[in-house]
Formats: sequence, structure tokens, C-alpha cells
Amino acid sequence: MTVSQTSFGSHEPVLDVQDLTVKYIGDTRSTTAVDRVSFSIGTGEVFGLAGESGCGKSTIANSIMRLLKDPAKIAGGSISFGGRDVLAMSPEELRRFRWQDVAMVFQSAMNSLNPVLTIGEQIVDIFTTHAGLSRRESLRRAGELLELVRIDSARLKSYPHQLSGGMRQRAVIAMAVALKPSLLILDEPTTALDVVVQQEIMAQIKELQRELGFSVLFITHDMSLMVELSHRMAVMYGGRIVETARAHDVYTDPRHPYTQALMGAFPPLTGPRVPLSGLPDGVKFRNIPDLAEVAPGHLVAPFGADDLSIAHGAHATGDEAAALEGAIR
Ligand SMILES: Nc1ncnc2c1ncn2[C@@H]1O[C@H](COP(=O)(O)OP(=O)(O)OP(=O)(O)O)[C@@H](O)[C@H]1O
Repeated sequence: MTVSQTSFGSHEPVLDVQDLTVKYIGDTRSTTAVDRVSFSIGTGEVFGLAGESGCGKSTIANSIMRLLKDPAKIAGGSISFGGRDVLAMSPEELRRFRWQDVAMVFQSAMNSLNPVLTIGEQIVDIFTTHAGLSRRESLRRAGELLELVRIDSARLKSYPHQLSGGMRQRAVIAMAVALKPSLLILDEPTTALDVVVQQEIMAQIKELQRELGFSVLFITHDMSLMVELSHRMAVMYGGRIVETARAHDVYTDPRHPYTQALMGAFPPLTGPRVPLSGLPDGVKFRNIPDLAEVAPGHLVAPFGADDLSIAHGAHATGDEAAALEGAIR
């Protein structure tokens, strides 16, 4: 297995998130689930968002898709897609944005397929509804799409329960890329699958990404998968980004103490087996904070405000440094 560190075509940001703050408003108190988070994703870039359960990753993804529901409220910041203000989009703009510009594969997406419709009917529906294609043309495209994720097009006639979990998840990924979005958001896309199928799906995503050239926001708590797939990544802790860097640099030289602890909890991608340290059971990182318990204005991480966020700009040179600086901020 090799650590992925390919360069990507252009540094032009597809997605630019600046100072995003999201709160869940309760009757008596509110939770700041995402706290002044900034990052941007370049054309064809795979950007990872890592961090343990509850640190705010899905809230960021749902903010980008404008899928947040009460009691969640965007309390500040901006989200820009190809220069357009996502937070100001009308319902009609959002409808197009969601399928044609950005698509998302959720954690349990394979279970979200409609059980009473065949896979073919569900894919055809995307083409007829969102691209205005004829049924005949949609069916042809649906077959091609399944073949793209290495599922025999004869499976168009299958119902979801007739496919394995891995096949269902690949079908969902195929549906997500049906309209060739510029950005694919993958929120723990393989969590429910066994390790072998997980590897197959990740390889499939990598291949699709190279072939179709879309950008990816890849969300996972699994640092090994993240480093393997991502060009750059951000590590989150308690609603904040604590470190942003090229994925390879995070792998070889994690700077932030929390990132170091997180990296130590996962097996290395290459080389001899080493004992895993796990997250220290001492004062630091003993528990991921319950963000609902954090008083407003208090730091959730056990470090000072100044060292909360670390960027690896110093690692990069030339164009990369400029791009990183622009992206990290
Ligand atoms: N509906 C809700 N109401 C109140 N608070 C919520 C709600 N959903 C999430 N939160 C809070 O927001 C924080 C971030 O949740 P989020 O689901 O974004 O984290 P995550 O990193 O994606 O975790 P996971 O991987 O488990 O989905 C949680 O710690 C929780 O305190």
C-alpha cells in the first residue's frame, strides 16, 4: 500500500469555507458544534476531515449541503462554491446545486435506497428528474454508470435487498456521481462495511476520482484511510480545526499533540507492526468533550488558544506554500 500524495490539477478553490460557526440551539443552552472553521478545496483535490465522533464533521457536511435542520443554526461565516454564496441560494438554485454541483454519500447511504424500486428505476429517476433525459437514454446511462463501479448492468433489474452491502454502497456512489458533480462529499462512506469491502470501495472511489476529476471532501475518523485517499487534510477536535496540512505531512510529521495522539491510535500504512498507543488515558484527550457541556467562550482543547490551530505551511515550497496558505488561513 502506498501513501497517496499525488498533486492535483489546479489550486482554484471549488469550495471555500470561512469561519463557519454552527450552533444547536437548545431551550436552556446552545452547543457550538462547529467553531470558526475555515478550509478550501481545490479543483480535483481530495480534502480529508478527520476527528473522532462528535467533533462536528457531519455538521460541516450538512452545512455545505444546506441540509441542517432545527435546532441547528449557522451562526457565522461563509460557504462559497465556485464563487457562489451557498448560504444565499434560493430553493431552486439549491435543487440544482445538490445534484449537479455537489453530491453527498452519507454514512448509511446503502440503507437509504428505496427497497421497493429496482436499482435501475432509482438511477433512471435521477437522469429523468434532474437532467431531463428521456427514459430510454436514462436507462442506457444507468447501465453505463453501474459498469463504471464494476456492477454488471444486468443488476439494473435487481432490488436493493438482492445486492450485497458493498454492491449497494457502490450503487449509491454511482448515483452520487451520475450528474458529474464537481464536488463529492463522502461522510464515513465505508463505516458499515467489513475491512476487505472497505478497501475495495476506497480503491473504487480513487479510480472514479481520477477518471472523472471531481473534488472530494472525505470525512472519516479512520486516519489510515484518510491519509491514503487525501491530498490535504484537516484534523478536528471539539468543533475546531486544530491542524491542516498535506496528508503525507500529517502522516510523517503530525504537529499538533492531538493529531499525534490520533495518529498513534491507528496502525501504520507501511513498514513493520508497531504497538498502538491509543488516545492517552491521562489528562489530555481522556474524553472527547461533549460539546453541549462546553461553556460559551471556553476552549475545549487542553491547549492554549495560540497553539490550538497548527498549519504546515513551512513544509511546502513555492506554489504549494502559496496554495496552502490561501487554503489554510
Ligand atoms: N440534533 C442535535 N441537537 C443537539 N446537538 C447536536 C445535534 N446533532 C449534533 N449535535 C452536537 O454537535 C456535535 C457535533 O456532531 P456531529 O454529528 O457533527 O459530529 P461528527 O464528528 O460528525 O460525529 P459522528 O462521526 O459521530 O457523526 C455533537 O457533539 C453534538 O453535541
